[in-house]
Amino acid sequence: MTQQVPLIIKLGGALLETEGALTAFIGGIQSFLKQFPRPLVLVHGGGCLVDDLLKALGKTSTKKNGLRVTPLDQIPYVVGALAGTANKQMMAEAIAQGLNPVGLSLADGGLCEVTQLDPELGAVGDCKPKNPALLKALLAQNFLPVISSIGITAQGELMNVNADQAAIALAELLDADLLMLSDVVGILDANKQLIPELDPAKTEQLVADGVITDGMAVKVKAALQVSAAIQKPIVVASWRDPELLVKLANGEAAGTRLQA
Ligand SMILES: Nc1ncnc2c1ncn2[C@@H]1O[C@H](COP(=O)(O)OP(=O)(O)O)[C@@H](O)[C@H]1O
Ligand SMILES: CC(=O)N[C@@H](CCC(=O)OP(=O)(O)O)C(=O)O
Repeated sequence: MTQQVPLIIKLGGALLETEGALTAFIGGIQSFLKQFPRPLVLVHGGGCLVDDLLKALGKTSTKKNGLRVTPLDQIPYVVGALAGTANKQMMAEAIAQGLNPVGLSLADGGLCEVTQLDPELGAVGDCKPKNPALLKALLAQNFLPVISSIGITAQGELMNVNADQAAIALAELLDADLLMLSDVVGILDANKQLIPELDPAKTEQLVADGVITDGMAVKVKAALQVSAAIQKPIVVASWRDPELLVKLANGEAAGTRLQA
């Protein structure tokens, strides 16, 4: 029997703070899986939850090239917001809609090797694929893995990994298809119009021109990196449309297709 290629969906954290969006999106997953059953993994961010928590604690937070500078005294709160609140809110909605989720981090079962990216960023991790055994076992049993972007180094240090970078490591780990969903319809040009397709040269130009910035610059770089590694196009689209998964499975165009 041939194994079906898993689908990894990366969900930006704003989904969790947008009224009704998570319920609608998990509903969309249900109808997608009914029509197109296949192994599915959710990887989620939660940057906005981190922002809210740090602000409530009276702490400031900055980003460098789209990555959050994470001082050692802030990593416990980042872990709480991402591996705790965000992960368990996703789990709760999946359970409420009858799915069978398993909440994980990048460290569980040695899924990813995480090392400190740059001492200037503090507890921010670089993430590489390591051991797919746990995910393969869960998918074979029809569980729905829901993975936060918290990692742990070989020395036992907690690390904050950008969730797009976590998603590409997991896509490489499973040789999976990857869909990156954010709060925008896809990558927009200087006139705020959707760009249907992007290659590395055009992407580099848009970043250099300041049209693709912040978190989206991190996302496109990650998407092109994994597209080159697994030789597949990566779609960047919006979680606002619960029908998106069915539309894409039916061959309809949506979002931006990045191909290395
Ligand atoms: N060219 C662009 N097209 C679309 N969004 C862009 C672009 N440049 C910057 N952005 C910003 O990137 C954001 C998405 O990145 P990010 O906030 O990191 O998403 P997520 O949390 O979903 O991973 C958008 O909300 C938008 O503000
Ligand atoms: C190092 C780094 O930047 N980590 C991110 C992790 C969460 C994330 O990526 O969330 P979104 O996908 O919702 O943006 C952060 O702390 O915001």
